Amino acid sequence: MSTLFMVMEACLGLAVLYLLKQLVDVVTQLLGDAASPDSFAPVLWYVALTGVTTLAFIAVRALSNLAKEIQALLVADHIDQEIHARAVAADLAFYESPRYFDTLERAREAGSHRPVQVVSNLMMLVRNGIMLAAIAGLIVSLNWLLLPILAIAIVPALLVRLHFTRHLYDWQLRRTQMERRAGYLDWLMTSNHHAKELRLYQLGDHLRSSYGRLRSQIRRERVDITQRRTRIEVAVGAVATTAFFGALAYLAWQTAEGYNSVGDLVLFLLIFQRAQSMGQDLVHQLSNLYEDHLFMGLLLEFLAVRPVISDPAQPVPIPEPMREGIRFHDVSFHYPGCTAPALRHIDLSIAPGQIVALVGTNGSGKTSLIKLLCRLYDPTAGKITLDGVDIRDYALEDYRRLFSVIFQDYSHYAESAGENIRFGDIQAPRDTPAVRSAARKADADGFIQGLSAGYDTPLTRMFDDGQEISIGQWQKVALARAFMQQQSNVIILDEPTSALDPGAEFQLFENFRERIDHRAALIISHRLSTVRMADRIYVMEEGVICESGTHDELIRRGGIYCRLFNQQAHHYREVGA
Ligand SMILES: Nc1ncnc2c1ncn2[C@@H]1O[C@H](COP(=O)(O)OP(=O)(O)OP(=O)(O)O)[C@@H](O)[C@H]1O
Repeated sequence: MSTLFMVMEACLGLAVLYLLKQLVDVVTQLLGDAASPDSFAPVLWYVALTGVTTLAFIAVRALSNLAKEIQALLVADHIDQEIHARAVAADLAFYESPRYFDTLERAREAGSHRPVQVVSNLMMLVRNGIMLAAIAGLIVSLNWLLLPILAIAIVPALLVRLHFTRHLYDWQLRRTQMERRAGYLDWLMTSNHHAKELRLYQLGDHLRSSYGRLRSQIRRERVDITQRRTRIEVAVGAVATTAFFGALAYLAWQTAEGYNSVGDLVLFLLIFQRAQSMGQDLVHQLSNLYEDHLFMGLLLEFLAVRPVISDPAQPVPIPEPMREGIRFHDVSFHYPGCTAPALRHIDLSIAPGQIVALVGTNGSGKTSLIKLLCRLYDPTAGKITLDGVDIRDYALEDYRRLFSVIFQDYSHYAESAGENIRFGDIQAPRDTPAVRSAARKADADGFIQGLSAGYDTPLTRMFDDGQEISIGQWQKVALARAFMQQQSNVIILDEPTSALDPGAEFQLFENFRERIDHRAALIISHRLSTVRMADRIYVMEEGVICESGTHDELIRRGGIYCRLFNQQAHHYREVGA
C-alpha cells in the first residue's frame, strides 16, 4: 500500500513540474501574440490543472507518510518481541560474558530504532530514486550534456558519506566498552541503589570527574571524525555548485541563442535544484541505510544466538514423583572463559524428602553447584542424574519445574506483594489462596497484611501508592515465592536467612519439614546452627567436597565442620557469658 502511495507521490510531483513548464511556455507564447479572451483560456486551464495536481500531490504525500509511520511502528514492535524472546531464552552464561553482553547491548540499541529507520529510509530512498530517475530523464530531454553535471553534483558526496559512515561505525564498535563504562558511572550517580554510599563516602566528585573524562575523550574522537568529514564535504559541495552554475550559464546562452525555450530554462532551474536537494537526500538516506545495514548486522548476530542448554531431540518424561532422587557423579565444572575450575569431582545425592545442607568458605563453589543442579549450566565433566537418567535427557522446562529456588541475589520485582509471591508459580490465578498460604509459611503474612493495601501494595516507591519494605522483609517475600510452587520436588535455599533476625530464623527452621510439605531441600548457609537439622551436610572447600555426613558424624570426626561449628558456638557462648 505504502509503495503505491510512494509511486503516486513521485508521479504527481513530476506532473506538477511538467505542468509548470507548460504553463511558462504558454505564457511566453502569449507575450508574443495579441491578447484575446480565447488565447488566455489555456493559461487558466494550466493554472487550474497545476493547482489540482498540487493538491493531489499534498494529499498523497500525507497518506504516504502515515502508511510509512504505521509500518515502521509495526516493524519496531516485532523486532522488540524477537529480542525479548531471544533474551529470555539465552543461556545464563550469555549474561556473564562481556562479549555476549556487547552483542545484546548493541542489538538492543539497533533494535529500538534501527528497523523503524530502515523502513522509512528504504521507502524514501525508493521514492527519491524514482523521482531522481524521472528528473534525470527530463534533464536528458533538455540536453544530455547536463547529465554528467548532475552526476558530479551527487556521486562524490555519496562516496564521502559512505566512507565516513563506515569509519564512524568502526569507531562506535571500538568505543562500546567505553560507552558502557560511562553509562555505568551515570547509573551509579543517578540510581537510588548507591545514593547512601555515594553520600557517606563522598564519591560524587570522583565519579563525576571520571565520567567527565570519559565523555570528553569520546566527544573529542567523535568531533575529530565529524570535522574531517565536514572539510571534505565542503570541498565536494564547491565542485558541485561550480558545475551547476557552469551548466546554468551554458543553458542561458542556449536560450538566448534560441535553441531552448524560456520554459526549458525555468524547468532546468526548477528540476536541477530539486534534483540536487533530492540527490542530497538520497546521499543521506543511502548512508543512513548503510549504517542501518551495519547495525542491523549486530541485531541479526544476536537473533542468531541459540541457547547451548536446550531440550534433547527425544526428551524422557519426568518421573512423577521422583523415586531415587538426584545424584552428582564425579562432576567438574569451570565457567565459560575461565580456566580455574569452580567445582571438582563432586559426588552428592539428594533423595526424596531429604534435607541436604551445603556449607563452606566464600567462593568454595556452593552457588555454582546449585546452578548446575538447576541446569543453568551443564557440567564440564561427569554427569547429574535424576532417577538414574542424565538430566540432559529431560525437557529443560519440565526439569526446571522440579525446583523452587531462592538465590542469594533474589529479585525484587516492582510489583505488588501478592505478585512478588505469585511469580513463584506464574500459572496460578491472580487471586489464588496459595499466595497467602506461601506467605504464612515464610512468616511474611503478618507484615504484608499491615501494608497500606495488603497484598495489593506495590513493593516499590517508583509508584505513588507503593511502599518500600526492609531487607529482611524482602527476604521473607522471596522465601514465600519459593514456597509458592506446590508441584516442585526440591526446595533450594541459598542463604535464605542471612537478613532474618534470629527469632525469625529460629521459627523458620523449627518446623521446616512441615513448611516444605516434606519435600527434599538443599540449603546453603553460613550459620551452622541452621543446618544441623539436615539429614546430610556437605562441606566444600575450593570446589571440592571435603567432608560429608550428619551433624553428629561430622562433629565426631573433628574436621573442618567441627572446627567451624565450635568457633561459632564459642562466639555465642562468649557473648552469652
Ligand atoms: N559467573 C561466574 N563466572 C566466572 N566465575 C565465577 C562465576 N560465579 C562464580 N565464579 C567463581 O566460581 C567460584 C565459586 O563461586 P560460588 O559463587 O559458587 O561460591 P560460593 O561458595 O557460593 O561463595 P559464597 O559463600 O561467597 O556465596 C569462585 O571462585 C568464583 O570466583
